[in-house]
Amino acid sequence: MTEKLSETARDTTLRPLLEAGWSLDDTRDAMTKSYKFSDFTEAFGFMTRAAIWAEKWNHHPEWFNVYNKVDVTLTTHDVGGLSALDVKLARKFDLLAGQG
Ligand SMILES: C[C@H](O)[C@H](O)[C@H]1CNC2=NC(N)=NC(=O)C2=N1
Repeated sequence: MTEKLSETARDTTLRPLLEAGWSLDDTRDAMTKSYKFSDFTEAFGFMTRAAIWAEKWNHHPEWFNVYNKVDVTLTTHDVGGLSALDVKLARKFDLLAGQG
């Protein structure tokens, strides 16, 4: 069963992501990042690759795309906050975006 990140886990696992451009949402226990690609095709290609991993891991982003930008929000709805699944998916998304 997925659980919310513990305080210790938050300190250790979120810090590198925050340093890599992720931000904690100030309205709920979630994290966000805006990716900017060279054009729409690159942005949508990222979303396609990311969607495959989200489906594989049964953990899905909340995201918005306009032209070459993709805004991503990650949180675990089942636990009402950030879990290890969000950390795992964030790391994967950064790799897929060429930021890993
Ligand atoms: C039933 C299914 O396992 C759940 O709805 C999964 C699907 N994808 C999910 N994605 C996210 N972000 N949070 C969840 O709690 C979640 N739960």
